[in-house]
Amino acid sequence: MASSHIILPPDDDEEEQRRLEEEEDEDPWARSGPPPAAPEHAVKAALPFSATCVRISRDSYPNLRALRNASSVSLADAAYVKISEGDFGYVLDDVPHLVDHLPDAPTYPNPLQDHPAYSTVKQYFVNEDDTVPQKVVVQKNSRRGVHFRRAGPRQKVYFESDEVKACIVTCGGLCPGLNTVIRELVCGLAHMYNVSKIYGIQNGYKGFYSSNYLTLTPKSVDDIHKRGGTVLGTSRGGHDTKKIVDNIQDRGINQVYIIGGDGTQKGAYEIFKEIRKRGLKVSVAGIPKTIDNDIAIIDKSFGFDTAVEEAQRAIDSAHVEACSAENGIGLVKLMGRYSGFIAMYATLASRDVDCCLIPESPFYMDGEGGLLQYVERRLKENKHMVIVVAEGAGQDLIAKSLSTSEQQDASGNKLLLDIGLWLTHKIKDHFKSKKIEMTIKYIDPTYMIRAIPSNASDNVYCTLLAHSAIHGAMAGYSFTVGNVNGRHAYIPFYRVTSTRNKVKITDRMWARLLSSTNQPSFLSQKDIDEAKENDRTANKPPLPTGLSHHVANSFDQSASSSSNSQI
Ligand SMILES: Nc1ncnc2c1ncn2[C@@H]1O[C@H](COP(=O)(O)OP(=O)(O)O)[C@@H](O)[C@H]1O
Ligand SMILES: O=P(O)(O)OC[C@H]1O[C@](O)(COP(=O)(O)O)[C@@H](O)[C@@H]1O
Ligand SMILES: [Mg+2]
Repeated sequence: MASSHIILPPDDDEEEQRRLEEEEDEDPWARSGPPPAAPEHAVKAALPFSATCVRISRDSYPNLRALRNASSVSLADAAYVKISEGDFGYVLDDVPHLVDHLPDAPTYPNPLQDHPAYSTVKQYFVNEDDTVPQKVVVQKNSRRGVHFRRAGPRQKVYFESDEVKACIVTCGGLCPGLNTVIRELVCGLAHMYNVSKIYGIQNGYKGFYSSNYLTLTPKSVDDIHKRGGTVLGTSRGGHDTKKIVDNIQDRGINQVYIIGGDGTQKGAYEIFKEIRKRGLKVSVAGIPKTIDNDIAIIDKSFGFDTAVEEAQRAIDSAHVEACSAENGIGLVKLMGRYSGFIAMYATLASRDVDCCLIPESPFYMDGEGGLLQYVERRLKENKHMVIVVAEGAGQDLIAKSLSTSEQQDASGNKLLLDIGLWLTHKIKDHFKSKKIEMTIKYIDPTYMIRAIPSNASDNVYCTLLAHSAIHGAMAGYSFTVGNVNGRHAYIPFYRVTSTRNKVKITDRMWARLLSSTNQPSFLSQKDIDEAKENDRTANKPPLPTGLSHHVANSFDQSASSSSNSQI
């Protein structure tokens, strides 16, 4: 029989609170203490198995602080973690549900069962117990490991069609496919669930409280997928949880669809927590958007394929320019603030690239084995070369040489210095000092790539993501939706926001790249050791305390294969 562990914070205890405050006076988390937890009966009702809730003992409560330090799960997060255990090391990392705080919420038959388009589908509704494994490569004796709830339509929904008031918001930078997701959310809600009250929030999070809501209909969004950008507008900054939820509450919104990257999903989590604190009947559905493919757990983000494809055009141009000059160098900068996936995949796809530089792999310019020596060698051998650099690469080198101070955008993201321009000057200066003739052409297609409409495969992906988000929200869940090992799943917010997906330079994919470009790795033994150590720790998923040894083990084991970098 499967069993479950729900992590509940301890009962209120003034003395305990005082002790914590004294211990960690500077820690706002310690001061605020745990949020109200779902009552046990509500949590049990939401679980697929017969569950036992575990209230964390007073003794283990202080350990949560250590846990938070060690694994980035806050005590507040631990209160929302829903872990169920099954046989053979099976662990379900479940998403929150309306009944967690509204145990008597009524259910209704899913209107899809009468929909003519779906009536011929043999098994249209997903089984309530279906889950998707995080780890698919297993050994004979492996534990079954961490699973996520499978996305898809349920037999029962928690909203009647005419009760639904949905809103959609897009936040952060642009990405191909945003309009497709908006379109399919509107059309899916209208056509699958007969929802007619759908609103667009303008210009990101701040639009919740500072602009009029737009009315969206299938007609008004009919052809928006053919355009780049987002018809709703987007922005950075402006996340004021209280004001946002005040507006959701005042306007009677009960389904919130939030499209955005890691920062946006963190915001979605804050909104969800405030909604739950206020006891509102509202589902929050996050749809991860990131052209950089830096969101953890999911296989790939929408728009990524389009970006890689469009990058080919810039690389082709760089190659033509380089080949047409004596000692010609074509240098292309691609997006990738912290993760070099676009650069890596664009390089692997092109085969014309001689050197690819990404944020995850440190490099150096001068001396034996440095970039300048490699460029010189390549020009001697080939008379031309193409370099692809991700925008976040080599930032330490520029900062050192320009001694600039770090600046941030409205969302708190680090503002990057232009590595492409800096490399161009460095390479030019080097050859000038050696009196060697050369030409370098620097191409920066970053915003052009970001602004185009999504390609065919991304369009289909966006459609499926939107549908999965709708089914989950109608079924009363709050989650980030994503593809995990090819199947759509509902992933807890804390999971996707606590780590970032990065290229693992110790994986075979990066080795493939090095062997295809023939570039040196530029890594010292120290860099390699550090990368291995980072792999061991960085992708370790947050580990809530109060878990049995058995569950904790499953988390640990899934950590070693949790990166989606090796596609
Ligand atoms: N830690 C956070 N908590 C709440 N909101 C956040 C957080 N980080 C970012 N946001 C909000 O999310 C939105 C988008 O974030 P940003 O980092 O610019 O883009 P992305 O979501 O693409 O990463 C912004 O409106 C920002 O205020
Ligand atoms: O100029 P902007 O709009 O701040 O965007 C630049 C950033 O946006 C991105 O394209 C995507 O970042 P987000 O996912 O945070 O929106 C980054 O690669 C890039 O650094
Ligand atoms: Mg981001």
